[in-house]
Amino acid sequence: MNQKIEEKLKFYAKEGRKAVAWLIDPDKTLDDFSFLEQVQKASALQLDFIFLGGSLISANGIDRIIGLVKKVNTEIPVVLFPGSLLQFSELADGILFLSLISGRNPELLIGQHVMIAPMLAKSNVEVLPTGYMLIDGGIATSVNYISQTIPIPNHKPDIAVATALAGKFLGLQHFYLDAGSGAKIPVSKEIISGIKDAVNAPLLVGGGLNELGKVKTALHAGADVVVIGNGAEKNPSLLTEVLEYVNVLNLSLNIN
Ligand SMILES: CC(C)=CCC/C(C)=C/CC/C(C)=C/CC/C(C)=C/COP(=O)(O)OP(=O)(O)O
Ligand SMILES: O=P(O)(O)OC[C@@H](O)CO
Ligand SMILES: [Mg+2]
Repeated sequence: MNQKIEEKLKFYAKEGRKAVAWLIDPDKTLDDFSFLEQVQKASALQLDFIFLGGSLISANGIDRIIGLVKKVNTEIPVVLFPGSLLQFSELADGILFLSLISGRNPELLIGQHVMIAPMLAKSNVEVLPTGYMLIDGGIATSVNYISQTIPIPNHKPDIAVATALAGKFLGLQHFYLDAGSGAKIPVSKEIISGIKDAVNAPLLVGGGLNELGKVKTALHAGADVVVIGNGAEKNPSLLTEVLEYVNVLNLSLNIN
């Protein structure tokens, strides 16, 4: 089984190297030329991952976007971050096989997974078993509504840690803490550090990271990968700023 992305994530978590994922919403890309320019710029600044997905996408343009990315860069892994099993593509390098462990919606805990497992078994797409935890970001988000689940309160690290530990004991290998796209308040540093200490596994953090200061807080609290979506859509220079900051940080740790 293909394990390149998992190895990379485990190496980052072990060495303390920080990584950046750019979340692209397939419904919201620019014209092809500007998009490719953005990809090239980000890859020159050592972008680590491209994530692709959304809570709800109106046209499945995923294959097309992966094709475009691969035309200019075959190094950056393209990882599916699916809102549902409809968002699958054989062309992706990996898939976050998300189980929404903060919620109690069986379809998103195990249901959709059963439906797509045979197809994944036949593909070359690397499967990344991921405990997906929705944390209250101070505003109702698309993921809240679409998943029909209640997020974990952002000021209750004990509940978040217990949830992540349960995921770890079930064998999940990665954890994604999400305040939801466009969150007003990102995942608290207490939740990030509490979970990092408890599970000792690669930690992805996203939702509302729309300023460098918020990204720094998440990284210093223990995030291994920060995910930037809306922030980059609204202000493309944010991605550049974050990548430059992370490069310097990794250099200072001598682990670039
Ligand atoms: C295992 C497979 C293949 C499917 C199930 C996947 C699960 C459990 C999904 C959890 C619930 C869910 C709807 C997640 C969506 C996460 C996501 C890609 C969010 C991106 O942001 P949007 O919520 O689309 O933000 P905007 O509203 O800003 O576009
Ligand atoms: O769009 P933003 O707020 O950056 O959030 C990214 C991602 O974590 C949402 O699921
Ligand atoms: Mg979206």
